[in-house]
Amino acid sequence: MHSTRKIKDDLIYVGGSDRRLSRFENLFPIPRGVSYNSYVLLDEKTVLFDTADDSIGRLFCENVTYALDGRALDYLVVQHMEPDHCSLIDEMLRRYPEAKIVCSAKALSMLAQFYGLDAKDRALVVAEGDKLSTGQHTLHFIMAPMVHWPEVMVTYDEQHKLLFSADAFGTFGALAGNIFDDEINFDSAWMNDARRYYTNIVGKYGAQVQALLKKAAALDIETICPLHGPVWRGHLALLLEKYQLWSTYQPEDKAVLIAYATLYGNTENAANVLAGLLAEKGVRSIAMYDVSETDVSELVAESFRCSHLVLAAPTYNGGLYPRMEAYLADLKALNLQNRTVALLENGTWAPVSAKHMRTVLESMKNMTVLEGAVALKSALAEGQLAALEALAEEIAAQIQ
Ligand SMILES: Cc1cc2nc3c(=O)[nH]c(=O)nc-3n(C[C@H](O)[C@H](O)[C@H](O)COP(=O)(O)O)c2cc1C
Repeated sequence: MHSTRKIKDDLIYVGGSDRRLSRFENLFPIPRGVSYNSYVLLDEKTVLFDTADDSIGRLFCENVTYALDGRALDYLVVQHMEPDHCSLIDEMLRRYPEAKIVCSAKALSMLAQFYGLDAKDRALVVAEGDKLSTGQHTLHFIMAPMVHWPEVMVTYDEQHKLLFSADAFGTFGALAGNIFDDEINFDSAWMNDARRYYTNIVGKYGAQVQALLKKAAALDIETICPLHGPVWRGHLALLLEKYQLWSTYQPEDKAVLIAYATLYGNTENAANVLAGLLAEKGVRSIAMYDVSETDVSELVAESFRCSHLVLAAPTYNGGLYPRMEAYLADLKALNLQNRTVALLENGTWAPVSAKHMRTVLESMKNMTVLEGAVALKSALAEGQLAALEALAEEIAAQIQ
């Protein structure tokens, strides 16, 4: 049975959610599931904006059939060629033989690569600034290369003042009936997933997101329809403010993230002592994670949120503890910038973990790595409390 919702009188949500998939891109845990959003516009011409993932194929097809209510499909706008939005394109082309695909030139070649579909004869290839009238509506196509992939474009509907934003402004998390941001408590229930989605999926491409935000600023936008997560119409300012911070790599909170690795608990103990000292000095926003216990996507998201990072790790086989190494590699790959970082190392015979962490951090942009590192020899010694105290003092002074 179909399950759709009206976005506007002539615009229908035809997507659906998957709560079975454990990892998005087979990488990022999604305990709250994920939605694959898709939209049907019923104008003089009918338009489907992107398809969905195979996993919701049956529901999606029923939804499109219901939304079209016996009409043919005239246009299928393909904004992003990632398979979670495209795996039902060939099904749509079979069901609606008259439908034309509207996409960028790059998307057309990806369609052939992924699905062996030669859609040249039924494609309307669009470029920056091209428009398409569907009757009452005029659609503007805006290229958004590398706002996830190179072929990405977004579509502005002039009449509804609505942006179909592809993966931009998307969020992990399944939808449960309430699909609008003003029907849910986004800040408390969804923000962490929004941040984790952005930082891990698009985090690397801050400059490209900035370019899209500049183009979007020139448009009068009242509603944003992304390909994942809630439809935005109530809290656009909140979302745009977050996107501005995330895409310029500015921290959201004056806060300390302590990420530690540990085998036997001694580095963890030092991290706990430091957290206590920070708290005594009045730092209230402290988040602490064991890098072996916390998924790296959470660590990345928290690193984008916090202004100060404390990285604490044992030496391992003459190098850095592997989970810490992987987390740091992700921060570098995702282009994190503008953070102050303190280091704490541990080692029983030849500690070198601080040196390794410093090397990675110094190869990143605009990272301030505090001088020196608290260096444990197996466990925190009484005489090292003063060094931890001084570190807590320095961080607290910067935060307050
Ligand atoms: C497989 C393995 C390799 C290690 N390699 C080194 C090393 O190269 N240099 C060193 O000083 N300590 C090395 N260590 C020791 C740990 O870094 C050290 O015991 C540290 O104190 C552990 O801190 P923790 O109590 O927080 O786990 C190694 C330990 C293990 C298990």
